[in-house]
Amino acid sequence: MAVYTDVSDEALATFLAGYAIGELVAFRGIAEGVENSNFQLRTTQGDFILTLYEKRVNVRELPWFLGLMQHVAGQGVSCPQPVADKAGVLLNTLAGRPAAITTFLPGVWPRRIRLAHCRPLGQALARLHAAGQSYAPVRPNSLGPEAWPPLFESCRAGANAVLPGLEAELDAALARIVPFWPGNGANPDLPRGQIHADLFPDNVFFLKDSVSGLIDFYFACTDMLAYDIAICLNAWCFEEDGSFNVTFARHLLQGYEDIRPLTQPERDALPVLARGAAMRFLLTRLYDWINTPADALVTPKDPLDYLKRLRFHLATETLDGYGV
Ligand SMILES: Nc1ncnc2c1ncn2[C@@H]1O[C@H](COP(=O)(O)OP(=O)(O)O)[C@@H](O)[C@H]1O
Ligand SMILES: N[C@@H](CCOP(=O)(O)O)C(=O)O
Repeated sequence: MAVYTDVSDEALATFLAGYAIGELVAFRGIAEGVENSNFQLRTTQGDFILTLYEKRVNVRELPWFLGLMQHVAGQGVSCPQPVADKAGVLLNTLAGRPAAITTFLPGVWPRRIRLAHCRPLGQALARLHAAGQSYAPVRPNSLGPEAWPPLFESCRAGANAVLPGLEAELDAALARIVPFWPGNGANPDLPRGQIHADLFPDNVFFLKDSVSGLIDFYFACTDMLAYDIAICLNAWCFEEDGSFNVTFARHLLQGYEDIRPLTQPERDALPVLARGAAMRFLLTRLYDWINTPADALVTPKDPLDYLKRLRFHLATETLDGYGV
């Protein structure tokens, strides 16, 4: 359950007095999510989301995230909109945490991914990339390839207890990914822009089979656009048994290319980008798996789901394997 910080009735009332969003009607913690504490807020003016930003979000970067959400919404992307208080301020403090109110998005995220989701997902991702092109502020990816070795070092000692041999397997995998990363050494860089960087199914809302909105921009950053596709290939195109669904991948890529055709260097880089994306989520999950106390309210996600994906990508050398 992702409510790390309790909010008392008194603190909430004082906080909401600063906003012109009507009278409070209902307030409840949202069980879903991993990173931040989220609450659904109903007032006489409608539904809102209250977010208290927790450990992985750097408060100095919040204006960048909120600014990106405002910017892409202005370009037609459906995403939560930060709501300003009576003084015009987007970010305040509640229960000792940085806090913001955003608009509530209709729709539900798909608990079971179907083929019909994949092309609209690809289109929504490409539209987000197009909308982000005119957002000038830069946020480097703090979970990019230079962050992986130190992140691994911070959990190396616990790796073999999660799976015997995992430590050596990850060392070998990093050596097969980082030197081949686009932009490293002589490898050509790829088109860059603002990417979501966590566009998992729980961050994409659908109404019927149409995307109704994208949420959770707090890993967004300025990076290679094709890396966002690689993240989606990992998050959307694997079956529960760990097998890769190449038809899902083909539809996702077709959807993306309906809006923005990939360059040949981007296509060629998909295998290494997919390996890197699997590594990134494997490492943050491994860190959380090892460091989350047994009595914590949140259930850490299984890092080994991403080891299966990583193994698939390391064994897949050709674009055929990705439906390209
Ligand atoms: N703007 C929104 N509109 C509607 N529901 C939302 C909105 N933002 C968050 N939620 C709900 O809160 C849940 C957790 O949000 P999320 O941003 O993914 O949290 P976290 O950053 O902690 O992972 C979502 O799955 C959704 O149910
Ligand atoms: N998508 C990440 C975890 C981040 O959770 P989110 O609820 O913020 O999407 C993962 O699956 O490891």
